[in-house]
Amino acid sequence: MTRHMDMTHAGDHLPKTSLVAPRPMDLSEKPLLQVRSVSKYYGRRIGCEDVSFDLWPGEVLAIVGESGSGKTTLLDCISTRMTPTSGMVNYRMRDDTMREVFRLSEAEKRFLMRTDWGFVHQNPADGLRMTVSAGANVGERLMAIGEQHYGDIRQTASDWLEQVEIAKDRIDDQPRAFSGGMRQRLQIARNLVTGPRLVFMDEPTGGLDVSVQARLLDLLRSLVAELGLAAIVVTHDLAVARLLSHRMVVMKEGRIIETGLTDRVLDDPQAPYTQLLISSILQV
Ligand SMILES: Nc1ncnc2c1ncn2[C@@H]1O[C@H](COP(=O)(O)OP(=O)(O)OP(=O)(O)O)[C@@H](O)[C@H]1O
Repeated sequence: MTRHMDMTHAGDHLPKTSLVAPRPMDLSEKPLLQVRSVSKYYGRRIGCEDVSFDLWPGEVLAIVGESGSGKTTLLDCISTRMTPTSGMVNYRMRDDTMREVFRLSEAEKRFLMRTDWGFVHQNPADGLRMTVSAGANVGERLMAIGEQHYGDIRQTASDWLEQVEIAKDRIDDQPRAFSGGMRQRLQIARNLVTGPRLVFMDEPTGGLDVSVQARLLDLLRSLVAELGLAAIVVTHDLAVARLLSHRMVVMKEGRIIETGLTDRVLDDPQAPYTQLLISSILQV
């Protein structure tokens, strides 16, 4: 994914103001995720360095920055797809205990991956099985957590296809017969069917036509709000950050150089680098 920051322009089809109002933060609530001093080095090259932040239940955090700034490395480290060189990631499990994710047993990690976490890849083919039906792609996640009744699984899969605006009569079609936008919506359904509390998204609208991006963003925004999902969204597109996220982290050369409520960062950037990034990309 080497791409420069651009504003070509999912947001052009949508209002220019943030539609996800910053959630009134309940300070008595406990963080869902704590990232502490996470660093990843590829040999002597910095992937990300000394990154720390908290994520709250129901909060959407965007990680932005130019190509090579370390966004994907950080996302992969937090989601355990990659092991950081140093640092700690703690997650609040469903039983309310805070656990260090790299110390979980394989079974616990699998449980997280299959139920409580979702991962939406930029390329739907990385998150779908392209040669099984759309219904099976969704149903499979249910079977993985013990659902056995075929009729129930098919019904739930069908309901989810409807939720992501895929016609029910496409349930037996394989995703390779779907358009890019449909595939991405199917990937979202597959991730959300188990009721996760945290979804990682890596450039979820990247590689799609502008009008398709706008529709997908709209869908993502309403699903995240309706389901009260927490999400970490990596994007090079500030319009996506504006539309989806409550809070933003700006990265440069592997480090966080600015963080704050999305509207504040975009409307009143403090760090000179963020100012440059926003002014060079123009109006968000
Ligand atoms: N597998 C790897 N081996 C060596 N260096 C890597 C590897 N993956 C990433 N890097 C380096 O780590 C740094 C951060 O890369 P990363 O892909 O995380 O950035 P990014 O912000 O996600 O970029 P993009 O938007 O282009 O995907 C870059 O200098 C990159 O060259």
